[in-house]
Amino acid sequence: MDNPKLQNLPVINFDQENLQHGTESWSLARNKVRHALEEYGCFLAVYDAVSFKLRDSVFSALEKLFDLPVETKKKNTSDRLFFGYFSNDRNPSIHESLGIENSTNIEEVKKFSELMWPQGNDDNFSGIIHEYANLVAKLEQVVTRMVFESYGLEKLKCDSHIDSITYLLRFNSYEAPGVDEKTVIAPPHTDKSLITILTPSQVNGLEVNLKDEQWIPVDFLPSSFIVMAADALMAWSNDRIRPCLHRVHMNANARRSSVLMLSYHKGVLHIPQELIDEENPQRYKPFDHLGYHSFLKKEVQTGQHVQCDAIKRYCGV
Ligand SMILES: O=C(O)CCC(=O)C(=O)O
Ligand SMILES: [Fe+2]
Repeated sequence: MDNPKLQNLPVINFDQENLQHGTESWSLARNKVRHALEEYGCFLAVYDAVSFKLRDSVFSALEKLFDLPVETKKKNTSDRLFFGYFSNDRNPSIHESLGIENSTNIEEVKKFSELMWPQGNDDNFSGIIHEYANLVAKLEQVVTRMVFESYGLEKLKCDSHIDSITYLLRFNSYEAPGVDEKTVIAPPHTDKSLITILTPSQVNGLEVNLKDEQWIPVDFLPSSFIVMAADALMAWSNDRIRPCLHRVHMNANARRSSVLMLSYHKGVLHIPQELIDEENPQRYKPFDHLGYHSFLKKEVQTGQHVQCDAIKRYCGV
C-alpha cells in the first residue's frame, strides 16, 4: 500500500461464522462495528456472500444501463431529491446516477428494468440486481443488529426497526476526467441514509475523511464493501456515531462506476431512551427520515442548502 494511512481503516470480516448471532465471533465483530462507527464513521466489510461472479454481473449490467440514451435514463424520476436520475451540470455530464427505490422487492426492480428497456432485457437485469440488493440488505441488517445490541437495546425494538427499513439502490457512473491532475468529481458530503454500503468497479477513487481531517483513499480488498454511517444514524444514536464524510477523487483514465445501498426508515425515528442521559442529553427530536429529503429539496430550491449539519437544521433540539 502506498499510503500507510490506509491501514487505519478498520476491516471487519462478515464470514458465515461472524454472521451467526450469539457466537463469540458475532460478539467480537459487534464490538468492532460499534467502535469503528463511533471512531471513524465507517469500516471495510469483507463479505463473500456476494460472489465475484455476481459482482461482475452487476457491473456489466451497469455498463449497459449507463450506455442507454439520456432521455431513457431520465425516465427514472422520483419526488425525492437524489432518489431518481441526476447528472452533474457539466456538458456533457461526467457523473450520472440512477436509483431503484425499495430495491429488495422484485416488482420494483422489474418496474425499473421495464422503464429502461421497454422492449425487454435479455440479460436478466432484474434477477441480478434483486439478488445483489437482498444480499447487501442482509449485511445492512446484521450491522444494524450489532449496533442495537452493542447499545443494550432490546431485540424486539431492533426487529421492528428493521421491518421499517426501505432500501434505495443507487448506481453511479463517472466518465474519466481526461485531465492530468486529480479531479474531485463528487464533492465532500455525508449521506442522508442511516447506513450506506458501497462498492466500486475496478477503479478506486473514493476518499474518506476520518478524525484527523485528512483524506484517505479507500483501497477496496477483494469481496469488500465500505459501510458508512450516515446522517440519520448519527441523529438516532444521539451523536455517538459519526457520519462518514466522503468524496470521489479521480485521476484514472477509465470510466468508473459504483453501487450503493442506502437504508432509510419509513416512519418516524425516535432517539432511544437508552442513549439519553445526563451526560448525553437528547440532541435530536423524533424525525421523519424520508421527510428529510423534502427538507433538503426545499433548502436546495431556496438556495439555503449547505452540506454541513443539515440533519441538525432538520431535527436538532
Ligand atoms: O461513487 C462513489 O464511490 C461514492 C458515491 C457517493 O458518495 C454517493 O453517491 O453518495
Ligand atoms: Fe455519498
